[in-house]
Parts: sequence; structure tokens; C-alpha cells
Amino acid sequence: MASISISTSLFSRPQAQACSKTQNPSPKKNPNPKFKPKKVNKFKSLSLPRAPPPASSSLGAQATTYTRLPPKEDSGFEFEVPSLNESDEIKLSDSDIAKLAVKNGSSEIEAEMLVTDDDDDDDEEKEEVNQSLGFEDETLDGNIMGFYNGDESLDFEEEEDEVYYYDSDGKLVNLSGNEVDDLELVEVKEKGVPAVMRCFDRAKIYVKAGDGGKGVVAFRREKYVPLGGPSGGDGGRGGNVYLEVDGTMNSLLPFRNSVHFRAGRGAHGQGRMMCGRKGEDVVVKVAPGTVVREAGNEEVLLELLYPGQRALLLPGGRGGRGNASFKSGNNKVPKIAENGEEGPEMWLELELKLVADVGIVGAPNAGKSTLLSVISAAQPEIANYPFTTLLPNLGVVSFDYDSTMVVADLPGLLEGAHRGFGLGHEFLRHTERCSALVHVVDGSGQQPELEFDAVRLELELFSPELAEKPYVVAYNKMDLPEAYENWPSFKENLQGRGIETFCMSAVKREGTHEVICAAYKLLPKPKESNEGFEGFQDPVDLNHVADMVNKQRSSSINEFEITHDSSCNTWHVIGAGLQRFVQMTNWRYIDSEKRFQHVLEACGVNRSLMKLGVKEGDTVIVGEMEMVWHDSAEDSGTPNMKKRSTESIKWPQWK
Ligand SMILES: Nc1nc2c(ncn2[C@@H]2O[C@H](COP(=O)(O)OP(=O)(O)OP(=O)(O)O)[C@@H](O)[C@H]2O)c(=O)[nH]1
Ligand SMILES: [Mg+2]
Repeated sequence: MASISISTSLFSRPQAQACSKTQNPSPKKNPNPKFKPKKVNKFKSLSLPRAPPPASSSLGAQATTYTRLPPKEDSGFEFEVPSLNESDEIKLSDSDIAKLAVKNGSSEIEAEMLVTDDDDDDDEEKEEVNQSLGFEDETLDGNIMGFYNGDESLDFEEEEDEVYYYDSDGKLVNLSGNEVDDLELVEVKEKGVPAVMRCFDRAKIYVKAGDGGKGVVAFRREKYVPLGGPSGGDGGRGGNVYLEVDGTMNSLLPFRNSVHFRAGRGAHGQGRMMCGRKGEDVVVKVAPGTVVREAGNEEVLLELLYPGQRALLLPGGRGGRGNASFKSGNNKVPKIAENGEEGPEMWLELELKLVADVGIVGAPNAGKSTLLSVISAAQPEIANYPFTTLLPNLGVVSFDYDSTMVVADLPGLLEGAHRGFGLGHEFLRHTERCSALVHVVDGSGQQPELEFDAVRLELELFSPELAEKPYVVAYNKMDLPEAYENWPSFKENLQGRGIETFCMSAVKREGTHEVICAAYKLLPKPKESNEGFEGFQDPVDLNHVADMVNKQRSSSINEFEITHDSSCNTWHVIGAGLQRFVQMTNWRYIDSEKRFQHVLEACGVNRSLMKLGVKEGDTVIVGEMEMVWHDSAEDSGTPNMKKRSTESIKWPQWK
């Protein structure tokens, strides 16, 4: 039985049907393996019962406003030194900061607590801190928040969970005094950010282009038109998926509610040569500054920066051809039509990075938001407790004529922020797009130099490139006596290290102009920044993902690999082109099988299998099809005539 031929019976169903098909029990394969949906990591669900109140001022770019700087003051302004004996406000710098993390069953929360010696004020402070973090004082769905007040009388309302703090040696310990591995805790803390913060600038969405419509088999039947010929129309193309920058959006919050975006499928073809309508496109709107990645992949697919930019991400599937397209000189009554091509699908990770020129960084409570409120018309929340700012705020600073710059006020940074402590690390990546930084230091703190160094270290540890960005130091709260007294030594220290330092009092609007002018000077010159804009004026190819999909689609059916599983005598023929061909073959029509055999022979699959030693009865899997190999046409009982007629048909080119 050595005759090995391409006949309709070459592959046949085990149940003796000639050239038949069975559905491969293995899951459906995407024609574009690269875009095969990856296993979706579940969102880390947040167990915090309440999100912090979405103060309008803290909703990212909502605070974007235009204003003009106050008139330039005399550079040699004088600070009024308040009397030392009056202290009508509790200064945070007088307080110890105890780091505390509470991990509780499903709820994991981190809080940075203020501890003062004054008991009455302590309660007030606690309440404020709680509010600032979006928690209310009593409970968190039965979970607890605790305060470490230095004398170990932890004030917990319910069961004790895992509580950590730094002891006097700077070691992270739990309540029993045992040292805790920092890294373990970081994981806990990273989860402990309230939902509103975590969803604001990151989202995971599913996109799918529309499938193509099916082609149909139809014949013209008309009075006085005998043998009217094939008239089955083609299916319509599936809808495309676009990503578009919407200038009115300032966060990715809308994706909390809608995650799935599917373009419409093309309509099926109809008789009388009527082609199906194209599927509806879907346009996913994103905020300016959105970075797009394929889920689980670090590689950036797209950076969408400017309002109006539009990228074709996934092109819809091609419509299947109707039988009119298969008509040829030797096949005048083709009984074949194709399925529509499946539209590709992907899970995408979106990340929003602010497009700000200058980022204001610094420790909590240093006066960053106050500075932004003074130099721009933005109205961020300002209050005398750490973590007032939970989300970045944007403000536009306008100088004379056309010179403006966008300034971002970021949440405060703590020691360990780069590993997830506090909130600032969630937003540090926003500074990656800034050209310069303003580092605000609370001059009224006990050791401003140490605070400065700690924040610098965090920036360096988070990203060396970030640390290399040009920056100015703004020594704040000069109106307070402690700050005023410490200023000379601070200035001397930093100037000795070659760091440009300014002093200011943000609340009194003194010295802020100098700071902001110095920051402006650090920005790339207008000419250089135009260069940066070239990408926008002469757009980079935003459709490269779609091009990649199209390239994969057009991969030749001659390119395939064959693997053999000897344990179950199974051969796998793997190739993107073949896979797509199988998916588009509509097995309802008899001619489809003939064409399928023809293609397998023409592209060399049969020859390769025989060379590799395929045997009678072996299973061969191509795409979704599972078939059984027969060495000859006679074995399956298919008449040779049929074989001859199959060979003689000329099929239109596969596309
Ligand atoms: N005396 C004095 N107080 C100031 C000055 N600047 C800011 N403050 C006060 O410091 C406190 C904190 O100010 P914010 O602007 O909220 O500080 P922040 O750095 O944005 O704080 P977080 O957002 O929590 O990181 C507020 O009570 C301000 O009024 C200043 O120049 N002098
Ligand atoms: Mg703030």
C-alpha cells in the first residue's frame, strides 16, 4: 500500500467517512498566536470597605487650571520671624512618626501615624490621619485600625492582627518584638492602597476586534436566466479596535466600570452577490499620557500622549468569500464558501503617566500642595497632616507671553517608598515624564538635611534616571523660627555639595517665584522641546500593532512545523497560515473538503508527513482539525474518479 496520494480520503474520520473532520477537543486557537489571550491575572481585589472621599481637588488633572504667576518680588525679601514662645499649632516635626502596618485577614492597610505627647491632640490627629487615608474612625467592616502611641498601649477595637513598627534600632518588628522581614511586609503594604488610588492610573481591559461575516453559497435563479451561476456574496469585515486620546479625561477611572470592548462582527453575505456589512468599530478612549502594554508583558506597545491621537490597535477579521468568488473555468458551480476570519483579541494593561514638565516631590507635609496652590490656580487640598494629597494634582504655571509649564504635586514620599511604603511610590512613576523636579523640604523639621537625603535616596532607589533629572531644592516654612534658624546651616551643607537651594515660605508666597523660575530654567529650551513635539506633528506610526497583526495574518501556509507524539501516534502540524486556513474553512460545504486536501498537498504538508514516517491510522492535527491518516484513497473507499476531479479543479488563491 505504498500509493500515497492527495485524495479526498487521505485524511478521514476514524468512523470511515471519507475526508472528514472532527472538532479538536483542544481549546480554540487564535490565528495570531502572539495575540492569543494570555492567562488573565485576576485583579488583586481590594478589600478595603471604603475608599477615601474623592475630593475634587485631588483628582489628578482635574485641578488643571491656568493662571499667571504673581508679579516678581524683590529677590531679597525678608522673612518675618515669629516669636518662639508661641506655638499655636502642633508642628509635625515635633512629633515622632511611628510606622505601622495592620494586616487583617482580607484587609491589609498601612498607615503612617503621628504621635504627639499631647493626648487630646493625639486623638484629633488620629482622626485626621484616618480621614486623610479615607478611613473612618470606627471600623473597616469589622477590621481594625490601630495606633501605636509609643507606650505600647495599642488602641485596637477588635482582635489583634499583625502590627509592625520600627523599634529604636530602626528594625521592623511585630508586636511580640520579633524582627520581620521587610520584603514580606512590602507585599502587604502594596496591597493596602485604597481602591480609588490604585485604579486611578492603571487599568486592565479586554479588547477584541470583530469577526468577519461568513460568505454564502447561492445560485442565481431567475426567469429566463437558465443556469444563472453562483451568486453567493462575501461576508463583511469585522469592526476594528481603536485607541484614542480624549483630552477631557484625566484618569483611567472609567475603566473600573467597563472592562470589555468588542467590535461588531461583519454581517454574513447574501444571495444575489450581496456582501455583508462591515462590523462596527470600537473606539476606546484613554487619557493623555497613557502607556499601553499587552497584559503580562513589559514591552510597551503604545504611548498615547496628545489629545486626538488615534491608534488602530486590532484590525477586524476578513469576511469569508461567498461561492461567487470561487467560480472558475473548470468549476462553474462551486459549492464552497468561507467562514469569516476571527478577530484578534488581547488583554491590555493601561498605565497613566502624567505629562508634566515639573514634579514637586518631598516628604509628607513639607508644603508641596501649598506651593502648587501659590504658583498656579490649582486648588489642591492642604492640611496639617501627612498624606493630605492622595492623588497627584496638576497645575499650569504661566509666565510671560506663551511660556507655560505644567507642574505636578505628588503625594509625599517616605523612607522605603521605592519598596511600597506610604503612598508616594504609587505615583513616583509619574515623575518619569517630568523634565525637572522641585524638591520641597520642610525647614521646620528637626533635621531638614536628613529629610532631604532620605527623599533623594528614595528617588535614586526607585529609578536612577529619576535621580539624574535636574532639580532645585525649596527649603520651605521660612516664616517659622525653627526653619529660619536652620536655614544657614542647611544652605551651607547643600551648597557645599553643589546643589542649588532656595528658601521660601509657601503660605506667605515669599520666595516661590524664584523657585519656580529656577525650575523653569531647567526645562529643555523651547527649540529642544519642539523636537520632542516632532513625534506629534509628524506622528510616529501608531498603527504598528495592527500592522503586526496583519503581517501574522498574511503568513504563508507553506510555513509550518510538524511535531510527533509517539505515545499516541499523533502528528501536530503547526503554522499560523494553516491555522487561519482551517479556521476559515466552512465544513458545511462539500467542496471545502476537496479544497482542504488540495491545499495540504500543495503546501507540502502531506509530503513532509510521509517523509517523517506517518503511518496508516495515525492522528494528524492541523489547527482545530483532527484527522486520521490513510495511505491510499482506496482504503477509505473513495472512488478514484472523485480524486481526479478534485485534482483538476483550480482553486482561487488563498488570501
Ligand atoms: N508655617 C508654614 N506652614 C506651611 C508652609 N507651607 C505649608 N505649610 C503648612 O504645612 C502643612 C502641610 O502643607 P501641604 O501643602 O498640605 O503639604 P504637602 O507636602 O502637600 O503634604 P502631603 O500632601 O501630605 O504630602 C499645611 O498645614 C500648610 O499650611 C509655610 O511656608 N509656612
Ligand atoms: Mg499635598
